[in-house]
Amino acid sequence: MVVLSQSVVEDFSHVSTCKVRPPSSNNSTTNNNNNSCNGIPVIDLLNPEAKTQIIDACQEFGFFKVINHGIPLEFITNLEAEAVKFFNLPQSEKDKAGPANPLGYGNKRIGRNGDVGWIEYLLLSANSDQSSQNSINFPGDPQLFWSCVNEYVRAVKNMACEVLEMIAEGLKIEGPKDVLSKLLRDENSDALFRLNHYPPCPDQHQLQVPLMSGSRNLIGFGEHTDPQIISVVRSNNTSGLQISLKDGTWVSVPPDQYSFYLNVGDSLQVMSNGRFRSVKHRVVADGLKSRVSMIFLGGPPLNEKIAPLSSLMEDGEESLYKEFTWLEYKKSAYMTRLADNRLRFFEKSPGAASAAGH
Ligand SMILES: C=C1C[C@]23C[C@@]1(O)CC[C@H]2[C@@]12CC[C@H](O)[C@@](C)(C(=O)O1)[C@H]2[C@@H]3C(=O)O
Ligand SMILES: O=C(O)CCC(=O)C(=O)O
Ligand SMILES: [Fe+2]
Repeated sequence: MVVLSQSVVEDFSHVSTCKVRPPSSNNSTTNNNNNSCNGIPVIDLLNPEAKTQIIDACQEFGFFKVINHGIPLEFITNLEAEAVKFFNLPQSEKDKAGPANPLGYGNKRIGRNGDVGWIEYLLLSANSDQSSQNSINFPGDPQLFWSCVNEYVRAVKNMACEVLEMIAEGLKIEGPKDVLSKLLRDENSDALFRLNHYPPCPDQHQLQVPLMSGSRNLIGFGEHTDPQIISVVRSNNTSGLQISLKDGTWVSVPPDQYSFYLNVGDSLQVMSNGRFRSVKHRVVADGLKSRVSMIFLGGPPLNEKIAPLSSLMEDGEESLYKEFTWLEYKKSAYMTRLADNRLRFFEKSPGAASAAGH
C-alpha cells in the first residue's frame, strides 16, 4: 500500500461547480451530429441508424458516447451541485460516510485488495430498494442529496435500458426486445452508483502515489473493466478518462458535460459470447482541475445466470464461458485487483476469449 503525504492528502478543497450551457428549448441536452470524437463513436439516440451504430461500437470499442439522450440538464446539474457540496465538506465530515465497505465514502483506497488512486468517492446502491443506503451515515442535508441521486439514477437507468433494447434489436435476436433491459428493470437488479472526485494535485513531486508508467501523470482510477452489464459515465468538463483500444493503445476521452459515455461490462461481453468488448478504461488525474464524475453501473439480480444469450448463438456455436450467477461473479470480482482479468476464471478454455480479440 502506498502511503500518501498527509498534508497533501487532506487538501481536496477547490471543487468547482460546472458551468452549464443555457438549456435548449425542450430542456434536455443536445449536441452536434458528429459521429465520432477522438475516434470514439458518437451515437445520436434519435437517429434511425442508432441501433446498428451501437452494435458496431460495442464490437469495436465496447464504448461510445450518446447525444440526444433526453435526460433533463437540471437532473445532472442538481446532482453535481450536491456532489460538489459533499466533496467540499471537511475531511472529518466526509469520513462519517466511510470507510467504503464496499458502499460508502472512500478516500484513495479502491476495493479491498490494495488498489489506490488520487480519488475520493461515494459508492452507493442504485437498487429501487435502497435500504442498504441506510447504513451510510450521510452528513449535511441527506434528504436533498438522496432526492437528487434518485432523480438522476431513475433517468439514467431508463436511458441505459432503452440502449439495451436497441442492442437487442440491433443484434436481430429472436424474442422480446427486453431480454437485456429486463435485468436492469427488475426490482432486484444489483445496480451501483458512484460519485468520483479527482482533486487537483498541487505538487506532484511531493506525492508518493502511483504514476503512469513512463510519465509523470497521476493515476486517479487504475485500469480496469467494469464487471456489470453496462455503465453510464458522466463527468464535468475535466479530462482524464481513457479507454484502451483492441491493439492496446490508450485513447483520451474528450470530456463533455452534456453527454454520456456508455461502456460494455464483463457480463455483457459474456452474454454476447465475446462479440462485445468489455472495455478496459482508467482515469488519469489532471494536475490542475478537479474532475467530478457520476457512474451508473447496471448489474442484474444476484441470482441471475450469466451466460451467452441462447437467441444469439448460431448453429454449432459454443459458449466461450462457464455459466455463473451474478453473485458468483461479483464475489470473485471483489477478490481481484483492479487491473486483473476477472473473466479469465470463467473462460471455458483459458485465454481463448482474449486470444480471439475479445
Ligand atoms: C479493486 C476493486 C474495486 C472494485 C472491486 C474490485 O475488487 C474489482 C472491481 C472494481 C469495480 C470497478 C467498477 C466499479 O467502479 C466497481 C464499484 C465495481 O463494481 O467493480 C469497482 C469495485 C469497487 O470500487 O469496490
Ligand atoms: O470517473 C470516471 O470517469 C470513471 C470511473 C470508473 O471507471 C468507475 O468508477 O468504474
Ligand atoms: Fe469503470
